[in-house]
Amino acid sequence: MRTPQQSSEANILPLIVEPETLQEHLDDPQLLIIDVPKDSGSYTQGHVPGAIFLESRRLMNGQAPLPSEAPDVAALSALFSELGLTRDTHVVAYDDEGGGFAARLLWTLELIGHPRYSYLNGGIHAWRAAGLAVQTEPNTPTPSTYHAEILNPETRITADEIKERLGEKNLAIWDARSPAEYRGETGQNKRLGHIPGAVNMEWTRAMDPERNLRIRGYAELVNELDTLGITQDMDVVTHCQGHHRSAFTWLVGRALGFNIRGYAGSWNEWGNRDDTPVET
Ligand SMILES: O=S(=O)([O-])[S-]
Repeated sequence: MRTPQQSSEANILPLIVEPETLQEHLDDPQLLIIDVPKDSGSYTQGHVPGAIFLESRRLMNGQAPLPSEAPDVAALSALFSELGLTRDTHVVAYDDEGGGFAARLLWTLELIGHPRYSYLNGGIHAWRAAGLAVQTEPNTPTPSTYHAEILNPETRITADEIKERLGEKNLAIWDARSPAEYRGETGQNKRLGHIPGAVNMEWTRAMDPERNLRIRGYAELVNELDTLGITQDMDVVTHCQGHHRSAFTWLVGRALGFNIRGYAGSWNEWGNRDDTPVET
């Protein structure tokens, strides 16, 4: 089992940071707070002071046959240079929808081995609910030169690697889509259903609606995953339709100390190939 990432000397903040803690660090020059909202209007209506805006689609390749795969390293280098990252930057990501888009940014940073990042637990909902001030004027990033490389390839897994490992006792597949998608009752791909052996726990079940969409209590989550057959000694793969909801379940898995990888091709790829096994 991996140890959940904790605050260390190198990390200004823990992996999952609460609004009040972030508020105390807003003046830290190494922090770069990035708002990746579902609704871009949410940034202009009010963001965490100092936060810059990132359009979530820039975290996806966008091209067939793997539209939800990460952009290539040239595009990621250009993106993170534009946003002003350096290797010393501690990125704090958040969104307005419970964590999918913010987590997609953090998954991408993990893939390229960026050393320091955090998720603002509950995003702008939790920030506002804590009574903290928001800023409405946009912030402009100061560009930098950032060279992205895939330093942590084990952050993701391909369809072919999953196919090869299907049936292994040590492999758990966490499908973060809705139960209807999992059962193949809805969807737009050539084939509907799920990867054989995958278990379904929709991403929203890892959020606490009573606590402004913060991540649910860790002990409770570990128990729930355990009842589904996902335990901390397994290799866990998570996916959804386009690795947005499952970026969040990847982050939750990381916070819980799971050895977890994101299948970025997700159902966009699996459901459109002819050689991938499907169950309903
Ligand atoms: O959340 S999603 O990538 O499945 S559309």
